[in-house]
Amino acid sequence: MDVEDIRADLTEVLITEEEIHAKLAELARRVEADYADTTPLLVGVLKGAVMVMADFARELRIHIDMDWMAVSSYGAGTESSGVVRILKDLDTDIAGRDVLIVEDIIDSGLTLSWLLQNLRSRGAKSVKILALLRKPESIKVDVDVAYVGFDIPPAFVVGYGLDFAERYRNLRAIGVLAPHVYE
Ligand SMILES: O=P(O)(O)OC[C@H]1O[C@H](OP(=O)(O)OP(=O)(O)O)[C@H](O)[C@@H]1O
Ligand code: HPA
Ligand SMILES: [Mg+2]
Repeated sequence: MDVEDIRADLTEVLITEEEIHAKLAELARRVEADYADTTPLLVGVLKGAVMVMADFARELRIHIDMDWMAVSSYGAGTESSGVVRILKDLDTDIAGRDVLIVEDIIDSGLTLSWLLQNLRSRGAKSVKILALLRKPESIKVDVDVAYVGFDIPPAFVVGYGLDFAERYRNLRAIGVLAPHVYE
């Protein structure tokens, strides 16, 4: 039987697996230096950030703690409402902790802007953001992102954790989905 290769659904690969890993290594060196005197708590935002978290955490040569949150801001629509609900909260008390939020993408910025406020209000010592991707032309609210992997155009992208209707998260590279897939 012929196996259907889901990579054929991309019109373009924007960022290869090798480029992702090189960038994560580069960011890891900066994070190691910035957190040399503390044990940061990395907070991965489910589900999109699973791949970034898994690979970035393994690049780090310092002690870290890891926790996860799941939030929803898109509801039934395709545009972020800005009203964020917590679907799974942290297991960790973050009062006095140095928190590093790990995200796959900052698109409108609404999810991260809300999350930043929420985690700061719990008395964390510091809260910073690492995002693999950012779409500068789509940003609606300014969010201070300490560590950015790549600035990309405002196209809908999938792969490496990013989904379209829950699919394509398992692609190794990040690419643009062919219009025939969703039209
Ligand atoms: O900057 P924004 O416009 O708020 O968009 C970015 C957020 O949207 C995606 O998550 P989504 O809510 O689709 O959930 P998922 O991670 O489970 O795919 C992505 O993983 C970010 O968390
Ligand atoms: O471009 C995107 N792709 C997948 N999920 C997303 N969530 C926000 N932006 C995107
Ligand atoms: Mg998504």
